[in-house]
Amino acid sequence: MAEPLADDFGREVTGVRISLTDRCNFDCIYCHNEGLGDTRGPMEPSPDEMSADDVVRFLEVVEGYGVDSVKFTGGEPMLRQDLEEIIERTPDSMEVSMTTNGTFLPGRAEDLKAAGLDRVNVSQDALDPDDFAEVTKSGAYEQVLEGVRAAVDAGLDPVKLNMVVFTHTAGYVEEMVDHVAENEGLQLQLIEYMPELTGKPEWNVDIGRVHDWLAEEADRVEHREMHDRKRYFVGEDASGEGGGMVEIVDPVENEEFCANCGRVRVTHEGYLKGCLNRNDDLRSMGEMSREEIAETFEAVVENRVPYYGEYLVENDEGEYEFNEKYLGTPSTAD
Ligand SMILES: Nc1nc2c(ncn2[C@@H]2O[C@H](COP(=O)(O)OP(=O)(O)OP(=O)(O)O)[C@@H](O)[C@H]2O)c(=O)[nH]1
Ligand SMILES: C[S@@+](CC[C@H](N)C(=O)[O-])C[C@H]1O[C@@H](n2cnc3c(N)ncnc32)[C@H](O)[C@@H]1O
Ligand code: SF4
Ligand code: SF4
Repeated sequence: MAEPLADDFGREVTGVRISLTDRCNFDCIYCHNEGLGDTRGPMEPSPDEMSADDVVRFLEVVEGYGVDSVKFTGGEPMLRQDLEEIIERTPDSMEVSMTTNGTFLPGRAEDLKAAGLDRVNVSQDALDPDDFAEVTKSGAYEQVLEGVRAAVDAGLDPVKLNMVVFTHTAGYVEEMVDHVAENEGLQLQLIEYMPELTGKPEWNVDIGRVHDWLAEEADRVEHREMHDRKRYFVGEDASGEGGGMVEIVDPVENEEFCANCGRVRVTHEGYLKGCLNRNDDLRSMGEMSREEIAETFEAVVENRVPYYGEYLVENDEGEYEFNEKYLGTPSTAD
């Protein structure tokens, strides 16, 4: 396996996150859409989306740069009817995961597993259909629960439930923690609400309080290398068996998180992006020949910088402001 490329901050790029589409059948009120803009709009496939051939060629090229994991996301990645084909053709050396709203998993989870999908993250923000509908603007609550079951049954485990913690959902944290502790095959990711791309800072919930509460509840705590995320193990029996794992994803104003960020993003239109929160570092891969992909990937890695602590720096008042060095960085997105 090739040595991964490292950026100027010593961060090795070992993973890629590919947005297969920016379309979605939900309209979650908090959605950052991986920095791609609004998900609303026509549901039909758009000619701007990378073809299966493009996605596979990209993965084959970055495999040669030591990338060993790929996450398929969106928009809603399961709106792509060629998803199974893409996964089937993904290089065998890569761990393959997907983040989905879960609605299309019933009836498709087994095919995805057979195609080579290793595991899945399913967004589920509440344990009540009305609150779920208020957040997602969708009535598909039962379908999502069924999707989670289908994923567990198909062996796409661990199935991580993604819950965005903000004012509308904070009341469900405890119940969701119990839910994963009691149900085998499930884990929980509590995602700090990120206002950077979506505004509404008034929806923020102090994630430090969730850490404190979990530290009290947990039998043990681990650190994950990626993003330096904390993992809390709850509800284990005396021999350390059973129970559930809860991971906190807390990127907001978190320099440690950014210092341990080793993933490059790919937009549905075939642009590379060094950071979720930036839209001024997009680079087109053009016609997506192997040479163009390789050159663009090398350039993106070379230019990526931690968002908090470098692209944004703390001023004397303790507030983050743009580092002048990066203002006016030319984008090749046009
Ligand atoms: N700012 C920032 N947020 C991230 C990053 N990675 C994940 N997140 C947040 O966490 C959400 C859920 O991430 P997922 O797509 O489920 O994947 P993941 O948790 O990063 O990856 P796995 O745990 O390996 O499955 C993202 O949509 C973001 O809101 C990151 O690198 N930077
Ligand atoms: C953009 S969605 C794409 C994949 C799929 N449609 C889904 O919802 O799982 C990926 C993840 O981003 C999370 N997310 C979206 N907007 C967010 C925000 N403003 N803050 C934190 N997480 C957010 C969602 O909850 C979801 O788990
Ligand atoms: S399901 Fe995912 S992509 Fe769709 S609106 Fe919700 S968070 Fe955004
Ligand atoms: S550098 Fe960007 S993508 Fe990476 S963790 Fe920080 S905000 Fe997220």
